[in-house]
Amino acid sequence: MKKIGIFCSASENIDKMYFESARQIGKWMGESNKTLIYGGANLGLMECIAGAVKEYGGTVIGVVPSKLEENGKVSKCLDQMIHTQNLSDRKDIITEESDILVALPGGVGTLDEVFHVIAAASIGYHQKKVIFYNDYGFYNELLKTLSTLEEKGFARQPFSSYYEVAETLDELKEKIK
Ligand SMILES: Nc1ncnc2c1ncn2[C@@H]1O[C@H](COP(=O)(O)O)[C@@H](O)[C@H]1O
Repeated sequence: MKKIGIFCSASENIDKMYFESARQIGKWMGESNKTLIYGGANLGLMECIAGAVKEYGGTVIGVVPSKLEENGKVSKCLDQMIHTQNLSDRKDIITEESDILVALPGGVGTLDEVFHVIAAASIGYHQKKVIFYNDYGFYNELLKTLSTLEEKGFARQPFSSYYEVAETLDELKEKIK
């Protein structure tokens, strides 16, 4: 798969180990000539992975809501910018433009994006999967909660239809290819 949608933290106040992991993923994407589709902000892990993709020869597409532009938070790493009105159409466009979606560690913005994609898949809008990159066990508790929902019958299909988990960069590479 070539076009990888990435959801990840816009925060600078997180442990540097997460930045190192984001950089490694971006380096691999650049070296393998992948295209990054993401929210286009110059913040946190978002800027880190975009910088690495660009540095190592990949393409960077930012899907940027007008509010982000007004606030001057647009990354200088973008090869292409897609303008959106708001966060909702940004999520739809990132989903449409990507072959697969990956969730790196993030906060409510990342979770909002992940659940938007999974919820849309669950009612048949698309068949794209999310991969949780479970760096340092970041998503363990969320994954446990999702398993509980499934066990109790709150999933229409097995959740494995909608998401997978990569524990390491090698596993992530294998799932994306
Ligand atoms: N204010 C924001 N700036 C950039 N990106 C944002 C913002 N709010 C949501 N996003 C999207 O969600 C995640 C980052 O949010 P976190 O709460 O830090 O996880 C990112 O994928 C953006 O596309």
